Amino acid sequence: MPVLEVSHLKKSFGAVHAVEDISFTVEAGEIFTIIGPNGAGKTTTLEMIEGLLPPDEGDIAFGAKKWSRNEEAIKNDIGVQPQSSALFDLLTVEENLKLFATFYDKSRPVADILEMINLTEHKNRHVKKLSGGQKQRLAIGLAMVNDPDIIFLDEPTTGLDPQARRNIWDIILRLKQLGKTTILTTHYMEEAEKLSDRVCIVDQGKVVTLDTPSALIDRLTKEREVRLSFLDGEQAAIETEAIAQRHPAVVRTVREGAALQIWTTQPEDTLYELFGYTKDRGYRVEQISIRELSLEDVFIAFTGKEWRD
Ligand SMILES: Nc1ncnc2c1ncn2[C@@H]1O[C@H](COP(=O)(O)OP(=O)(O)OP(=O)(O)O)[C@@H](O)[C@H]1O
Repeated sequence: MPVLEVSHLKKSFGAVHAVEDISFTVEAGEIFTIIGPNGAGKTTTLEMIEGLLPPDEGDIAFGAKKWSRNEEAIKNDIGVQPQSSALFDLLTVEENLKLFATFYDKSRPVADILEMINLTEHKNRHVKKLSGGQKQRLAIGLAMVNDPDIIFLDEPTTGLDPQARRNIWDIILRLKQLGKTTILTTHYMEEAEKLSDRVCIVDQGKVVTLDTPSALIDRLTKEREVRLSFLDGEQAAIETEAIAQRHPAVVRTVREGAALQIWTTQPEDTLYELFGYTKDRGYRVEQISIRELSLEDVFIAFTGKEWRD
């Protein structure tokens, strides 16, 4: 049984249809990521699932529990990362955690949470003295105080530098090791690709597609872009391009001077044949690269929109 089942959610704000029709299920222990362009309806969807916003239509079930009849039980099962602005600036890290723990019947030991969010050393520091990354780690810690099985993180790494983002990835992966389920939204493709078991692409209030990152990439195409450049100048590239074009797996080619780009569904096989030719002719290859498709390519293909970053 899924730990969360969302069926046909809808929410409008006046004339704005923020969420038109969103359905998905989340399995226990997975990292489930919702990505989509600005205004796609990600935050509105999360807020309805978290019980902060009533849906106009649709159902939300945590296992057998629905918000309408199990509000207290659901609140104990889930953890919601507060906005950084909800942290108490004049309290220390530890005091914030202890205060939030008083809101719940059960709690995870504060020392344990400090360790998980790597703030043990800074537990006596006031929130206003923390860096952006430390504040975000504390916000994630606050989502853990009731030791929930399901944790919601809405853009936990936005605005952080690469190292601070990686520190947050470590926490998310540790939560997974503990068997927790994480529902994440992010602006960063790389993050969705690295962390997620499944990715749900949302656009204009609807689910565009949902699958594992690798299945999404595979489903789109098996093509890879191979780049070659030659030390022996343009003639080597012209001849090699002609050979490549005869290969059945090659979809198209582009040549600029001594540099050649080849799109092929069988990169190894194509390169093997081309290297046979260049070796026979004594042409020296200066650089070779094979570019994998990324989740960003998938996003653009499915939504027709450029990624904002
Ligand atoms: N309280 C509100 N009142 C009016 N309109 C709202 C409200 N909340 C959201 N909206 C609108 O609903 C749409 C979806 O917003 P939402 O914040 O859910 O998108 P998002 O995918 O989270 O975007 P972002 O990536 O920019 O955070 C947007 O057009 C937004 O302006």
